[in-house]
Amino acid sequence: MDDEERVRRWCRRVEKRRAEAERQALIAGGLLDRGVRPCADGDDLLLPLVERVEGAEEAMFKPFPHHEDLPRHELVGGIAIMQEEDRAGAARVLASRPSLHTVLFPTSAVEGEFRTREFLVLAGEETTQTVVTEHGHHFVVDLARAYFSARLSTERQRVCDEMTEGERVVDMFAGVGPFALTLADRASLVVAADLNPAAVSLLCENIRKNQKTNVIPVLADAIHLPGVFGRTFDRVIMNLPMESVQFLGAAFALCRPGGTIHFYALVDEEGKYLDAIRAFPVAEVRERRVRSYSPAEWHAVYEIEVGG
Ligand SMILES: C[S@@+](CC[C@H](N)C(=O)[O-])C[C@H]1O[C@@H](n2cnc3c(N)ncnc32)[C@H](O)[C@@H]1O
Repeated sequence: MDDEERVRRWCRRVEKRRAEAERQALIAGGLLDRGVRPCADGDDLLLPLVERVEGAEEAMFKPFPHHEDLPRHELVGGIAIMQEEDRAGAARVLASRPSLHTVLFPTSAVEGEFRTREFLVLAGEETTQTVVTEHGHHFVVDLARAYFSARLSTERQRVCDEMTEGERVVDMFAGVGPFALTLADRASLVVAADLNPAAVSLLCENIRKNQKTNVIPVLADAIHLPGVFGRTFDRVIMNLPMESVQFLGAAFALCRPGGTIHFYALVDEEGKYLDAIRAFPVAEVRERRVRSYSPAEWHAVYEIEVGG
């Protein structure tokens, strides 16, 4: 195959000895572009991505011939989510990987307080439930009943890596628990709250599945958490990107001075929430792009060190 047949992709550069673990993590996160072949560059392997992520670089890749003509889809565990209602394409997607059991098409946007969406089954088993493996954790998810996105898997691991052993963490909008269970690897205690009973039920299942004894599931509106737990946490996770700003007061009422709040938000300009954040006692705040959302918007995280 000559150079003209190669395609340009964003990719992640990893040392060859770490490549398989990283490849698995990218698959679990739905980020690996499986339509093209990873390629070697000296001691490194370049892993092709379905989208640009922090630290990614561009390179040219050879397409896998048999995946070339598959319709676009995103993988979440054993489920493929297609962007078009194409039953013939769905059958080919299903046949392309033995790990897939279902192909879905979303019939609504992500909506409502619970951030869920409706799906049509295009091929395979009539289910919206699957198991996602991410950095050694296993999450039972039900895409129609509770929010889950694999796209923050690298971010979850990054936050875990920056923690010190024994921290007390609260995840105010925990969903089925991907942040809570990842951070439980280093925390002494994680309080994981969600308003959606189906999410908390799956969270309980995931706590058992991952054999965690330091995660407390709470079915509650996060606004009430300070009244129960007080200002006792070293780290607060706020992943409700459209509305987190309304809960900043509650987050500051949960985080001890010197602790860190991770405030995720959907933004269309840098610095969008800095004024809202600085209305509270802040020692330092850093803003970072996590991933792109649309051509003009991205998920940002504000990492806030709480002042006295
Ligand atoms: C964007 S999802 C994030 C879930 C999870 N942190 C993750 O990364 O997959 C937001 C979650 O917040 C929950 N939620 C919405 N409003 C809430 C509130 N007032 N208090 C607690 N949870 C809430 C929703 O049910 C949903 O599961």
